[in-house]
Amino acid sequence: MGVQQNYIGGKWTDGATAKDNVNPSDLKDVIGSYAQADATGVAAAVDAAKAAAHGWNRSTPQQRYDVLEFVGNEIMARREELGRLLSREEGKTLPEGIGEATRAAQIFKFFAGEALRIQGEKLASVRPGVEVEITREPVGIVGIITPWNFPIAIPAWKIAPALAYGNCVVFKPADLVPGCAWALAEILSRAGLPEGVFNLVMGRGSVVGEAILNADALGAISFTGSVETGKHVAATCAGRLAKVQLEMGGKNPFVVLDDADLNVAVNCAVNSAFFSTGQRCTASSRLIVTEGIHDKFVKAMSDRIGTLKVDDALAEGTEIGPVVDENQLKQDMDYLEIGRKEGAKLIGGDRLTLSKDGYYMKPALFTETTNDMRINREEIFGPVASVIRVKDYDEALAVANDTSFGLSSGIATTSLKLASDFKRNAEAGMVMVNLPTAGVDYHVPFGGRKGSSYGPREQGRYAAEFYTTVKTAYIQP
Ligand SMILES: NC(=O)C1=CN([C@@H]2O[C@H](COP(=O)(O)OP(=O)(O)OC[C@H]3O[C@@H](n4cnc5c(N)ncnc54)[C@H](OP(=O)(O)O)[C@@H]3O)[C@@H](O)[C@H]2O)C=CC1
Ligand SMILES: O=C(O)CCC(=O)C(=O)O
Repeated sequence: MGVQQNYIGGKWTDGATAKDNVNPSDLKDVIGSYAQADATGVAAAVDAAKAAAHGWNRSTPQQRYDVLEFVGNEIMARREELGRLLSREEGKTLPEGIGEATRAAQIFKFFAGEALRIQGEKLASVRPGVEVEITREPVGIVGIITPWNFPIAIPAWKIAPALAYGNCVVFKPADLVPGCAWALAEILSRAGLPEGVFNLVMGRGSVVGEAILNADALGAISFTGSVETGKHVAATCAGRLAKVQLEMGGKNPFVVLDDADLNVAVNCAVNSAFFSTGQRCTASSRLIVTEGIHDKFVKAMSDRIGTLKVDDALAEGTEIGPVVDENQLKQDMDYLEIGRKEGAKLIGGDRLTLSKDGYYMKPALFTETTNDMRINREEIFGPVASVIRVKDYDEALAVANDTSFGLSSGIATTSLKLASDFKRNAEAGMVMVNLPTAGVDYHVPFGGRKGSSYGPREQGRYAAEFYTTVKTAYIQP
């Protein structure tokens, strides 16, 4: 297999250089070599999108439906193959990889339907005889910058609405996971889009990402990733008055009350904290537990950690795959050290040496922690969670909200009254009752508050807010 190229203006195009994509479960396994664009490649993609924008802005709902339905159907038919590629390059387990590919297919099919349902409003004017019409038009050309932890679902939930609402796209995937992005681009290249409507430019954030942020023709930028980069994206976009949508980190609380069903609480906590190797912005990293159930919960969590199977993402029975790369593994290990120095007790967290050389670690649970510790304030983004002991529900809610983030918030309880109170008062974009904080539906809004999100919501029909601009027309017939 040669170098997998970028897709610019309807043509497969060499990058300035190329880079190998390595399997984090097995460092000897090179998945492929992928083009790395430079600023010239981004400029070519922007020019191609500019040339295509007028035509695609005026495409019919049927044309958009046909493209998105084609992509959704093909991903669905190939979900096992694409899920395998995803798990091989990112490290989540094969069932998780196939699940994510399926979700990407469902997202494309959902937005195929949305293309047929773009709405406007017609109102009577306050002036006699005048009519007022409110319509939604495409923003124009959208720059899409995605992270490595959801290599096909996050690109899907940005690219599908962008196209459904009539925009052209310049897409930069995370440098660690070009395989799924390339496979998605290859499907899009056969979906019936006019050339230049969709463009793939793989390469580094510092080069390709920067060029996208600074391209005046891109009227909107949708970004998911770290808070630090997100702030830089927002500041750069503000400088040239481009629309911006950011999804960033979380320090999501999962509250366990005395009246909770212990099995439900432990299953939710293990899923949210450790599945997908904890590399989800919706992961529960703070387990806030009331006194009466604290010791039973810690014992049950500790027992479960002991049985979780950490192994090659593609091996049957693996429950936790590797960490995505060496930098992320170092970050996880550094935080384990920080937690120990802060006085927390650690269960698990060992670096594992398995038969294949990969970035493996045992899930880690800190106990005897307080909410002011760095491990409870900063996003770690690995299979690491802390237990924070609290006296009662009121303290649990206060601790849950005492964070600079506000993405997802969960509670395990059998009390309808307390569940309802938590649903109302949790300072988060998403609230889960007796469910994990991670793992969301594909047809409803996704996003948070405070330092987690900025700009209009993603997903569901709320995505129209970001990918369209409103026009008010006054008509005197
Ligand atoms: N909320 C979430 O879902 C995610 C959060 N994170 C958090 O971020 C930490 C670091 O992960 P990392 O992958 O480095 O996250 P980044 O925020 O750096 O990366 C996210 C995306 O932004 C790109 N990017 C990086 N720098 C720039 C720039 N200057 N201009 C434009 N685009 C840029 C990246 O490119 P490139 O791939 O080349 O770096 C990638 O495509 C993690 O440990 C975790 O805490 C990470 C991933 C997802
Ligand atoms: O939990 C989910 O389903 C989505 C998580 C996510 O989007 C993320 O981690 O970036």
